[in-house]
Amino acid sequence: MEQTFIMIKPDGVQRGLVGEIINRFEKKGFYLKGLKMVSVERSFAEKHYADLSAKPFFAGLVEYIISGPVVAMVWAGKNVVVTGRKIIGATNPADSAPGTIRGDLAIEIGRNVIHGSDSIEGASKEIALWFPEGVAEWQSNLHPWIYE
Ligand SMILES: Nc1ncnc2c1ncn2[C@@H]1O[C@H](COP(=O)(O)OP(=O)(O)OP(=O)(O)O)[C@@H](O)[C@H]1O
Repeated sequence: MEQTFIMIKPDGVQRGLVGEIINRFEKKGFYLKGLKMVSVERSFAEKHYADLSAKPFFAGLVEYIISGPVVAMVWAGKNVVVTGRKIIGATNPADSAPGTIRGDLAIEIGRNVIHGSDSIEGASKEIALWFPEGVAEWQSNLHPWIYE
């Protein structure tokens, strides 16, 4: 089953949004396969955001991600990468639709609460980076009530 990497950023943790965010993915029908709270080193944050290293906001982004603990998760389900991005909303909360996490819970692009992988390939790279120990293999007993 398709998997994605979701991270609640330090602002989401500090603001007490962890339960609210997990609830949205759980209620949708996705399965939680990995979960941990971590404070990442600068070099790790730079690796995670390596694709953005040439951007003018890169240094600020790295400072933001290492400013406190984050909640790293792996979620599984049909189309979870694309649907996860829809649940999260547009990168800039000013453009995120109401009903999305960023649309409902954030104001500024540099404090946008959550990260989600942007492709299946990106997800597998990020899952390998964040969960080298692997994730839990399980399937909910509710599976036949969620999938035809
Ligand atoms: N112009 C900007 N100014 C400040 N921070 C920015 C800007 N653009 C992006 N960011 C930060 O960098 C992160 C990664 O940017 P990217 O373009 O990959 O967006 P995204 O894929 O929606 O976000 P994420 O990778 O966090 O899910 C954004 O979530 C945001 O926190």
